[in-house]
Amino acid sequence: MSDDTLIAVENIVTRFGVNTIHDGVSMSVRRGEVVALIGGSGTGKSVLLKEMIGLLRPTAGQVQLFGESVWTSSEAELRSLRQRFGVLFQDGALFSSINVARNVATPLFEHTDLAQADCLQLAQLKLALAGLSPDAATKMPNELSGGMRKRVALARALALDPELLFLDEPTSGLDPISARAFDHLIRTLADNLGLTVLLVTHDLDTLLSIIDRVIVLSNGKVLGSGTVAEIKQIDDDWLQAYFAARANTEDGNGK
Ligand SMILES: Nc1ncnc2c1ncn2[C@@H]1O[C@H](COP(=O)(O)OP(=O)(O)OP(=O)(O)O)[C@@H](O)[C@H]1O
Repeated sequence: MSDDTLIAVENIVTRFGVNTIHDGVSMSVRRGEVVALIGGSGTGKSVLLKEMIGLLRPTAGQVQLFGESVWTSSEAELRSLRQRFGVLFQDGALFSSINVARNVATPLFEHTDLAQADCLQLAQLKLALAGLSPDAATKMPNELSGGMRKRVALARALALDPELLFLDEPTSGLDPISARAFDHLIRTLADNLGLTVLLVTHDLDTLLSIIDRVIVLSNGKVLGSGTVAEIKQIDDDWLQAYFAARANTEDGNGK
């Protein structure tokens, strides 16, 4: 593994009972890349993401983050590894009973020795980084729009200044304007903070606007990897239908 490989997935096999979801998945992401993982519904994108971040143990295979093996690490090693990456789950997963600032500060409360007031101050900075105004800090999650909730979750994922960010369907549930604004934010953060990003998405606009490389999962394996233009050339029914659906929308009901 070269020094600038931040994510290395080797020969992952995942079985749930008799169902084989992954049958030897290997892929890697280099420092500074913004990479999308795509594939049909049920191809195991979210499961693979959970395996990468140490939440779900694969049946076989290895995951290395920053050169450290996720699945042979001790709980203490995994805990320190977890401080080097941020995760944004599909639903944002905010704590509903505490305000926005406390939500964002939670990783700082848990992983640092900073005083509470300092954690809350840092949370304000992260909220600004995620494009939220200071008055959002005292709001409760249920007072926010879907787009704002995503930004709070992003601010929380950035709380510990991670080098690597995992995002599961970051634009799902957002209207097109908020979705594009969120895409833009992710790219800006990647460019300005040097973040490496791996995201799971169905959103073709995201692929076309902010992604350096796409990895396609199909039938339990990596079907291909490359720029959007490169993967468009792959002869695969699902991929062709995926791109055709977009072309149809742009042409106006496919005419
Ligand atoms: N804990 C689990 N136990 C059993 N089966 C599971 C579990 N988690 C996921 N699966 C199954 O694994 C398959 C892959 O799920 P996953 O959520 O990774 O798909 P996905 O590619 O992210 O799909 P989508 O694009 O629809 O979100 C599905 O068939 C799902 O039902």
